[in-house]
Amino acid sequence: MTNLRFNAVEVASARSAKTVETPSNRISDYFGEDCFGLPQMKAHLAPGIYKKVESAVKHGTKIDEATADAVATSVATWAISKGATHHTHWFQPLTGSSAEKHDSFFDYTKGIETFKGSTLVQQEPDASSFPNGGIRATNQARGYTGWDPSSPIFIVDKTLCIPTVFVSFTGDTLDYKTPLLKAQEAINKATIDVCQYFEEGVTSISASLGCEQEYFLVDKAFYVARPDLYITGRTLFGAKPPHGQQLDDHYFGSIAPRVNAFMKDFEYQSHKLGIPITTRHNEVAPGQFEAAPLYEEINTGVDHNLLMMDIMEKVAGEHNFAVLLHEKPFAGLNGSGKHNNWSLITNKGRNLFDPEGSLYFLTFLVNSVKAVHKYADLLRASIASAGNDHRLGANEAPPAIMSVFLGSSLTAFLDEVAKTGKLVFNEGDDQYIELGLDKIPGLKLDTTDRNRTSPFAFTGNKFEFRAVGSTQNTATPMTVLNLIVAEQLTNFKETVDAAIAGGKDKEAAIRDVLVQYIKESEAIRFEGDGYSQEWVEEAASRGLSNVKDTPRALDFFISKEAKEIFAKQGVFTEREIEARHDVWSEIYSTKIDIESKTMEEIVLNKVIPASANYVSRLTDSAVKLKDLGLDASTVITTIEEVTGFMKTAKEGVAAMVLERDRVLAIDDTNAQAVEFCDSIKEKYFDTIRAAVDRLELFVDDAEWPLPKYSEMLLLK
Ligand SMILES: NC(=O)CC[C@H](N)C(=O)O
Repeated sequence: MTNLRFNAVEVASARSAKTVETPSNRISDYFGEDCFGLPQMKAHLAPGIYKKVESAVKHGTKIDEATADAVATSVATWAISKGATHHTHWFQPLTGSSAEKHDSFFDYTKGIETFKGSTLVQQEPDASSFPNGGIRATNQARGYTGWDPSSPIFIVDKTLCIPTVFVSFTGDTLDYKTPLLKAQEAINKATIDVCQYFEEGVTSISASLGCEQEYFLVDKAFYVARPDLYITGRTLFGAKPPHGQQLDDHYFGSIAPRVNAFMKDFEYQSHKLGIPITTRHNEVAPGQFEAAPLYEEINTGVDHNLLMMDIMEKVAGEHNFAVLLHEKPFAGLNGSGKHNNWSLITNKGRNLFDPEGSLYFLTFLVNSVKAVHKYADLLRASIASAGNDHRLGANEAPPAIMSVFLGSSLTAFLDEVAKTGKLVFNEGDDQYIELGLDKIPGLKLDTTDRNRTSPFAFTGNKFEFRAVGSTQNTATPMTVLNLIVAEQLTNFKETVDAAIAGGKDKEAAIRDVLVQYIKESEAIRFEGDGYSQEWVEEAASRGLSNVKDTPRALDFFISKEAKEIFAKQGVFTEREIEARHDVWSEIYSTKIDIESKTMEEIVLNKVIPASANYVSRLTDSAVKLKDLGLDASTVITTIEEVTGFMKTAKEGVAAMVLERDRVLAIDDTNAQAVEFCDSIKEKYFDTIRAAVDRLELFVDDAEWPLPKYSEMLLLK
């Protein structure tokens, strides 16, 4: 086993960057060539057919059979001409990844390639084999996937992929996309209604999303030598490296050639699919990186993020890397987030969070802040996962307490409104930082600073939901965010309309309601250090929740209040959200169970044998020293220390295994998740790890079986 580690060091340090060729240096030459969205349909379809698809996308009208057949023929002709041999519905079950089942275009009864409209529109995967929270029993297997024409069709590896929703025979949603589409409808309607106060002609809204994706890369040779990495996605053990991120020397540093080649390659594959990645850089921790796209319409943005993660994993393999999308692959180092940049844009092109047109802008800003205040717990639930529990609250990731950061100017303004009860605008001049250097013009100040400890930060013309975890399908946080803002805007409209009906002037009515909201939601606004103990205490005194673990956070999904707004806005039925709560609790338990079993295996099969070998050599040496009449005390103390750590690790594992058997026998899904959290993870993981990490420092380096942090992170 020891060899595996040293082979890995040898293999990894000898590798060089792979050459990556793109057909052109201009991305515009191949951007989107493997996708078939609305612009491509416009070019390929008869105008009448295209109009019907466009209307389905924009207004949700039904696509008739003849239209579906025409689209199917056109998309199949395009795909086959590009070498595609198979087609699949591409959907997002509650597993967290995408799902696909490839069927060939070839119809052997006819001897030709065919693709029917009915196959484009609908297919029937087995619903009982996907997580469904008890909605479908094995004997009630029927589930349907249905084409989502609003997200572009694409080709990956000679397979035509059709983005679809996934529902059960009874019509219950079984995927991540359907609730997002429903929340989108809710936010569209609520936003359009409110826009009417300010301008005419707003007939549709696009919620937009740009996901910054953080990730780690490790050489494949190290990855296969670490069962914890390939089984759980994170290191369950690993002593702190002497050089971690203390020198801040990785962030924005020059990108290593092998990594750069990987980035070029996966960006090329993504660009062909129309995924607008624009930014790449080294992140804070050694071995950590980021890719960020330009914003897109939210449903496409979510699909593209999911697809991008899949591409990253595939392309990494070709470069002899493993990409780690886990929120905290390495303890003590920066974790990985998926910062969701979210905004609302009207059909007339106005970004509703652009601070122009003061009252218009302020209406959407204040309503968003109010929504986060009122439904903070639901937002917290939307980002809950076993992986994110490790990340939240450290290393530039936000804490588990939800709050909103607005920046000093807006904060001063809202504070003043709250204090005086009056909403008056003083248009300020642009602000500049005067550098006092003749050759460099003054730097223009943004309207907001950045606060990396904030879970929900206003960044000048959008909000950045920073608490989302890097592995997550971001449809859930985006569903919740759009839903709560929709609900808030609906209430706002009702209140303002009532005041107008009561004889109040429209603008005065809007101002009055906003003043009231600004006062009511003061508690959620926080500009300071989200990690400080003072904030924990202050947040508690402000009545904000601080729920640190997933099983308890998930409970917010099934609160009375949550169920009411899910139902009111048509996003989840009570049965659907109960089912999801079960699925997510079970996923949590399963993850902790797998981690605990992996720990057990590594301790028993690797750590104890390696340590015992070392002890045996030490013992020989002590005997020899004594035989020669020399001082053996240093060796003997080492033996005592090593065997002491071995004992802690071994006994910890034995106790954990017993406890695990008890927890595994618990019937109630949520009670079991709580027990996995408290009685397995919290009670044993850290103690066992601490002992093993000490052994890593003590045991002869030549015998230690697991690649060390420094090797995995610092070798390029
Ligand atoms: N530079 C950054 O933005 C760090 C963010 C941090 N990695 C997170 O987990 O969110």
